[in-house]
Amino acid sequence: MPSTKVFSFPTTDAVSHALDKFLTQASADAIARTGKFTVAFSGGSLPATASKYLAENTQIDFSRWYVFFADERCVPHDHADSNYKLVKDHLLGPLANKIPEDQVIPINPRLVDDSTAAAVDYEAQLGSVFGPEKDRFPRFDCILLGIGPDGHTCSLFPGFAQLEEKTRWCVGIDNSPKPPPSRITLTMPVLNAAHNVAFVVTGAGKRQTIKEIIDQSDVRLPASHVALPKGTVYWFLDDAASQDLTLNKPSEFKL
Ligand SMILES: O=C1O[C@H](COP(=O)(O)O)[C@@H](O)[C@H](O)[C@H]1O
Repeated sequence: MPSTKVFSFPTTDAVSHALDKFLTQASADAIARTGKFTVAFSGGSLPATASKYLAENTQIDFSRWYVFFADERCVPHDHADSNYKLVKDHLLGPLANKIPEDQVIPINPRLVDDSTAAAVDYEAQLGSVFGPEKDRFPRFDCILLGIGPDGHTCSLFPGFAQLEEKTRWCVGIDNSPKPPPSRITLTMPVLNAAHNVAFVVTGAGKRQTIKEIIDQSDVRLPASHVALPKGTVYWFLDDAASQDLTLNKPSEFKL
C-alpha cells in the first residue's frame, strides 16, 4: 500500500531543519542496510532549501553518499542553468570533498548537445552503481523532488510523452516548456521504485498546485503519478504552500 506523509512548517528555514533531520535518518538507515546512501537531487529551489543545514551536518557519513540528479539541463556544468552547479554551490562545495568525487554522478558534459545520447549515457552511469539489469529499475534510497506551478516534477511535464515512459530509466527532452528546452530526466518508474521520495515545496504561488496533487490526485499533473508501492512519499511544505489542503491536512513532523 503506497504510504504518504505530509508535513508543513511555518517557514522555509524550518523546512530546511526538518529535511536535515529526515536525511540524517534516511542516510543512516540506508548505510546500515547496504553500506551506502543513493540520493538524487532536483534543481530549482530545492538544492538551497535542502542544503541549508545539511552542509554543516556532522552526524552524516557523507563518504558513503552517491549523489545523482533527478533531472538535468543539457548545459555545461558551470552554466547558470545547471542543476549540478546548484548542488555544487549549495552542498558539494561547502562539504569540501566529504563526498568522494567519483560518487557524484552528473550528466556527461561531452554530450550536452544531444539529450538522447546524454540520457543513454546517464542510464549507463546509473547502471554502474545500481547494476545494469534491464528487467528492473534502480532503487534509490531517496529522491528529492520539487514541483513547478504546472505540476511538473523532474523534467516530466504535463501532456509530454516522457511521462508515459515505462521501460527506460532516463530519457531526454528537447522541447521543455520551461527553459532551457533540452534536458534529461529520470522516468516515473524510477521515481516509483525508490525507497523514499521527498517533495520539497514552499511558497503561496504553488498552493493551488499542491491542493490539486495531494487532495485531488489530479492525474493531469505529473507529480500526482508519484506513488511508491514499496516506499513512502514525503511532502515537506511550508504553511504558505499547504494552506489550501483540506482532505490531507499536514501531520506533526515525526520520522
Ligand atoms: O526546471 C525545474 O523545475 C523544477 C521546479 O523548480 P522550482 O524552482 O519551482 O522549485 C525542479 O524541481 C526541476 O529539477 C528543475 O529542472
